[in-house]
Amino acid sequence: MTASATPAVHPVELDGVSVAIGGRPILRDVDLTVRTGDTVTLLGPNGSGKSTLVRAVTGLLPVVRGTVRLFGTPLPEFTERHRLGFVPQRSTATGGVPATVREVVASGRVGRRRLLAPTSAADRRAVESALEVVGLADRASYGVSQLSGGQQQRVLIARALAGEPDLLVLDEPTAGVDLPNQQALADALARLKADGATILLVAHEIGPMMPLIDRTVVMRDGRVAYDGPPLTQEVASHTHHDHDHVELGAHDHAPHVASPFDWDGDRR
Ligand SMILES: Nc1ncnc2c1ncn2[C@@H]1O[C@H](COP(=O)(O)OP(=O)(O)OP(=O)(O)O)[C@@H](O)[C@H]1O
Repeated sequence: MTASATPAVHPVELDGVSVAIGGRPILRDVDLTVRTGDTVTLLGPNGSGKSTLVRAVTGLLPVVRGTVRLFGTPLPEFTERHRLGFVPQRSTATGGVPATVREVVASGRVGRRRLLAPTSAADRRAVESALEVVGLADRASYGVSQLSGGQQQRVLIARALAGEPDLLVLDEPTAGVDLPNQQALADALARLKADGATILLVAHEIGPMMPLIDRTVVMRDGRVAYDGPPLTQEVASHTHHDHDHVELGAHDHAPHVASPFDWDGDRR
């Protein structure tokens, strides 16, 4: 008898995960696996649970049922926080921060450094490289509040990149961001992906990031409604779900599936 193969360790595994906020069920029985090196985009209407899902993945929200594993370790026991980079929705992160661009980006190294250890050459290199990648090296000494919204978004991405994460989770990095900034973001993610990182991305506008996407997951009413090859949001808005197959069209054959997606309310 041959020895059985070691089971693959995935950066993200959700197994029957349910999350409630204020006693109200928000995520219901979500199964999701993100494999090493994959770039997965999470689409879905407003309020479908995308942010809740990534907050559960990053440990910001507790689960009421099921298991979240990062790199094979259940979240409560996961200690390798430096392997995880998180770019939250912009409005929650930089408003009124009286810090320079370089300081904010350098804060992304915290998980990599020993407590009270001085900044190392590796820290400085990672910060300068992250600033280069997002195209803000020439603004490193600016105050974050002096920058445009799209540039502030790039600062947050640089902060996550500076930590050299194996898994980068981004919550709507392109919301309200103009096309040149979206392209700069896509270029930064392409660099990270080329280095082998895994990326989980909540997005309304995929835009220039489309070529990077390996897989799309569509959320609806706190459940996974589609998990398969990349979709644009226009196609996703007409997608119906029957667990094992996807239909693109006006008719819903699955008895357990509700109405078609109401995507119009999703536009900003
Ligand atoms: N802190 C909170 N308190 C109460 N309800 C919340 C909270 N955060 C989220 N919710 C509710 O959970 C549901 C899912 O919200 P979530 O932000 O995860 O959706 P989303 O798909 O990310 O939406 P959007 O595209 O608008 O960001 C919504 O009904 C929302 O009102």
